Amino acid sequence: MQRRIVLTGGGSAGHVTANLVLISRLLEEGWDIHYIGSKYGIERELVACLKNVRYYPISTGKLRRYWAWANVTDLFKLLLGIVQAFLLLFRIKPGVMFSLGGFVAVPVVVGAALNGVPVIIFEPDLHPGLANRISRKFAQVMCTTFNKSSAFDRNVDGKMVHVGPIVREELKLGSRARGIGICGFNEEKPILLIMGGSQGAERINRIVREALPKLLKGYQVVHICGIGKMDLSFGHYAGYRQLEYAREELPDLMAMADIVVSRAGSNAIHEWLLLRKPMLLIPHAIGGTRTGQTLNAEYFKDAGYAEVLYEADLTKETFLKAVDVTYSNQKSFVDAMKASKMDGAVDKVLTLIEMAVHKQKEGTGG
Ligand SMILES: CC(=O)N[C@H]1[C@@H](OP(=O)(O)OP(=O)(O)OC[C@H]2O[C@@H](n3ccc(=O)[nH]c3=O)[C@H](O)[C@@H]2O)O[C@H](CO)[C@@H](O)[C@@H]1O
Repeated sequence: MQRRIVLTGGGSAGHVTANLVLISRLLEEGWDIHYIGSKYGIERELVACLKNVRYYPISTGKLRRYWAWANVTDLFKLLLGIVQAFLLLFRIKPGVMFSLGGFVAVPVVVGAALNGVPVIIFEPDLHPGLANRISRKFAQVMCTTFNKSSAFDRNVDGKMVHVGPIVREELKLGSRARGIGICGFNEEKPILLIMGGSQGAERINRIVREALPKLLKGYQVVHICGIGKMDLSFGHYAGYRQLEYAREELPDLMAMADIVVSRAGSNAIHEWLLLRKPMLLIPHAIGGTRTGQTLNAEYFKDAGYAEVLYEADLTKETFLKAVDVTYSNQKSFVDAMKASKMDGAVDKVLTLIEMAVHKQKEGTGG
């Protein structure tokens, strides 16, 4: 009989990307795949178009750690999501459920656990997000990307299994020459790629634009600004190219870059690591406080892969200086990255999935 799995995860590309990699392997191995996501999140756009994967939208509410009136309505949306997920899982009857986190994942994880479906969760960041901290209580296993736990998160429940990063291998197929062609650049100056996370980053965009006249003296710059965040008044600068969001051209743009400036989302930084790109990381900060991205960035800095510039210190001057420091030290970053091992995560996750299904069958005498 065909093995059946339900996947979830969404809210931002970071909570979907690894699922796309996993889905292609699961399809190769003949699994029947069902995806539960939100009605309007990016996961719907990224997953609903896939052949042989059924997508089910449910109601979802945002989880906040502060008071807001929206918490009240979101609580009802969350409860409705749990009921919808419970009924869907009851009907689909998967052998296992796999979650990548994000707001939509919580009702699906709870719905699976209420149906007695084994749950495996995957944590992209060094320090688990709120959705995964809740989901972990209902899960049998939490796969981790980083090979250590954050100082706030020891493996007290014994559920953590280190698998490593799940990264899109096809990103390696990019071509520098094609990237240069797309952007209309040349080989005269080094090329800097700026990517502010899957939704762009207003603060980085602003500083880049302030620094642009000086920056362009030393570099050609391709700037992925985020949907609706391009500023066409900068269109006349030679050697500067803006994009809202990169899709099929992303591998070529990545291959073309000599160095990158990036947020410290887990998928993005592991993609730079895979491609051995010296990186200047500017971790996302909420009101100047440290976030999960700060911990990711500091881990990469300690490993010798990256330079870090904190948002609290971000000005035109510090930005220009940090770009130059990253460019001048590129050899030491590349040497450190060459020593990193990145393969095997998908195989390890698949083994855990098979083991969960097997254990469940044994437990039910199936
Ligand atoms: C603000 C916030 O909460 N961000 C979180 C979110 O980040 P975010 O959604 O930005 O996720 P990541 O940086 O991890 O991944 C972004 C993904 O989008 C892709 N991409 C990006 C831009 C583009 O134009 N085209 C494109 O394909 C990247 O190649 C990458 O695969 O999820 C990550 C994974 O849990 C977390 O580490 C981040 O902290």
